[in-house]
Amino acid sequence: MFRYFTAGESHGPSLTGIVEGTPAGLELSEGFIEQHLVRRQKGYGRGGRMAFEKDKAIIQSGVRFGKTTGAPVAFSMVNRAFEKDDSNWPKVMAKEGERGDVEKITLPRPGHADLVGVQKYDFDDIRPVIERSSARETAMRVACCSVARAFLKELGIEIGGHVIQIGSIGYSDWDDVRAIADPLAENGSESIYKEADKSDVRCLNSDLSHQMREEIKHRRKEGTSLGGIYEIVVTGLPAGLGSYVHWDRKIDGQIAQAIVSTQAMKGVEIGLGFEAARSRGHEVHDEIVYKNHFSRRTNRAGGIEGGMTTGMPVIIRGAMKPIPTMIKPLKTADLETKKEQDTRYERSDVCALPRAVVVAESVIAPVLANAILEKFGGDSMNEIRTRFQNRTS
Ligand SMILES: Cc1cc2nc3c(=O)[nH]c(=O)nc-3n(C[C@H](O)[C@H](O)[C@H](O)COP(=O)(O)O)c2cc1C
Ligand SMILES: C=C(O[C@@H]1CC(C(=O)O)=C[C@@H](OP(=O)(O)O)[C@H]1O)C(=O)O
Repeated sequence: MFRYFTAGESHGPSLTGIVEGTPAGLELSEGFIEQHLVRRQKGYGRGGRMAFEKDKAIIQSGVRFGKTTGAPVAFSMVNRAFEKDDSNWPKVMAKEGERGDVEKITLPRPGHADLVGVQKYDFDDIRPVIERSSARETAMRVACCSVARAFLKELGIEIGGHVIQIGSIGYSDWDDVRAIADPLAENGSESIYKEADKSDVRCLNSDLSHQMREEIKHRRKEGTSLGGIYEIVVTGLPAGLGSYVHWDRKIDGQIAQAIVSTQAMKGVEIGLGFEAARSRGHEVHDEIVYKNHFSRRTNRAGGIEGGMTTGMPVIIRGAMKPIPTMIKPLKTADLETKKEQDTRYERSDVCALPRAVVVAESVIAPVLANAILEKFGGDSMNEIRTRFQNRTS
């Protein structure tokens, strides 16, 4: 089973990751991981930090001659922010010594982890909360999850994603989404979800529309921030991953946990999702057909029924709230003086949807990889590949 841990502060010297449970014989290169790290750094709406970080995960263990050995894979990744020539971070983040003149942060930002973080850990300074709650951690999460992603790829399972809404700009009504989730819909806009056409999944990684960019530009000028919705599609999955027999084995539950454990994610939908709740049964349930094998006429369930994959593409949507750090202040109360004050701003993403897509694609990879390992088992890729290829469903 893939398990992973991340450590490191946003403005500390580096991030660390350990992935345990990787089968032996999986091809893994720093280059493969870097592709996803580079994608995570891009996207309209990003803040100043992403322009100078050059994320690269260095493999420290568990890989020999380009293949995993079955031992834990360890990664390190530097924070360029710490190293910059004019950086004050070595002093601010010092592991030892006196605080000296290092300023405390005492203005909690509404919407971030700041206030509850200091209350929970009994700090008089928000700095340690900022450092670890920051989505900087998702850089290492993407690196760790890329190991599971490489595993899935080797079995022909592809994950792709795209932004479908920025603030209120996107699909104007949910009928569009229903059409897209339905591979046999009559309006012809649904072909990107046809199973087994891998090039279609790649085309999901399109950039934001012109209107979405304009919206971000406009809201940036206003000094506010934006959230939105993205959609992730997984193709090539066999039927029967996960199980209906026990709550913690249901794969939809595990996927939801992976998504909502990511910073700023406030909702998950599978298939029609919330729209299913507003529709009649005949508009929701996928009719079953038999043509050489059992399948469904439509995929409104988003590839999951009864906590198990159906063998159709898995379709997941995630809702991200607007970024909490904003140029135009909100009211807050100072931790020391208890007086009302405006929040302070230094630097921030305005909208991180394009970057969040890559994080979401990544965090679901270990969930799916583990479901495959549970069903087909094995210690080496040869063993797993043979069992996977000889499957009956
Ligand atoms: C890719 C990504 C980038 C983010 N960038 C920022 C940012 O620049 N500034 C900020 O205040 N929050 C940012 N966030 C959101 C905060 O990390 C998040 O709101 C905070 O940790 C509180 O957690 P919660 O929103 O899940 O309650 C980002 C989140 C993600 C996924
Ligand atoms: C560093 C990353 O994202 C950071 C996430 C983040 C937050 O509060 O979540 C705040 C910002 O950090 P800073 O204040 O140093 O600019 C983002 O840049 C990253 O994604 O690699």
